[in-house]
Amino acid sequence: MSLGYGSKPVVTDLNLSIQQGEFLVVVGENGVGKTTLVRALLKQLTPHAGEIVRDPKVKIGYVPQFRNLDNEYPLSIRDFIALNLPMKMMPWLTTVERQQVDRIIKATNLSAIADQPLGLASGGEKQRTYLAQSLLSNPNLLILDESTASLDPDSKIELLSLVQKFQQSGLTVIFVTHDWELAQQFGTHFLHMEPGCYRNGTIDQLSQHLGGK
Ligand SMILES: Nc1ncnc2c1ncn2[C@@H]1O[C@H](COP(=O)(O)OP(=O)(O)OP(=O)(O)O)[C@@H](O)[C@H]1O
Repeated sequence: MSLGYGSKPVVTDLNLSIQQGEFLVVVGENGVGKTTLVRALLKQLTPHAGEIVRDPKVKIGYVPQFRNLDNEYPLSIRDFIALNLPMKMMPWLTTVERQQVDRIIKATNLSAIADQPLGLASGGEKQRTYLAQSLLSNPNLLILDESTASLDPDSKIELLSLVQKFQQSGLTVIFVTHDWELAQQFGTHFLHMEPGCYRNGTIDQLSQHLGGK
């Protein structure tokens, strides 16, 4: 598959297959096309050549890079997460929806602060809120694009440990990062993107690949 913008090629001849339950880390220098690949996976970009073949049952959740919301952002963490419920006529939540939201709040360690304004949450809490919001629609493929980039080391580990728990129960994860250590700690597979050259394999092969460079 090849990707680009207008006549500008960005990714050329990438071949990759992702299996259910993998934690695929995508690493590579700035500008090599990691986000472009994510856009193509999200169907925001049509390949210049080749195709992306998806199992029709794939349902994607997406956690973007850190968004620094204003301190005065008024929605509570709970209400922000609930924004990912399907649109409906009634503005209030049903009992089942409330239980769904509560379950995901608990699973992402947000129970103690769920009714506080999201604007006042720490960076790590905000990222866990975005994670909870994306998980609310029960995706089976979760894409994290640099989602840990501006977090402190403990918050990075906390976020990825949560993601790993979901991955270990069958969620497929694609995690774009510049952090090789996190990649090796949490990934089961890797894709290393260099201009015109893409290598992928199991995470054990990543250290061999790096050693051989
Ligand atoms: N909308 C666009 N139109 C034209 N070129 C673009 C567009 N978006 C990105 N590019 C270019 O495509 C190339 C790849 O960008 P991309 O954001 O995919 O890289 P990346 O590997 O994610 O980089 P980083 O690690 O810095 O986020 C860059 O040269 C970038 O300038």
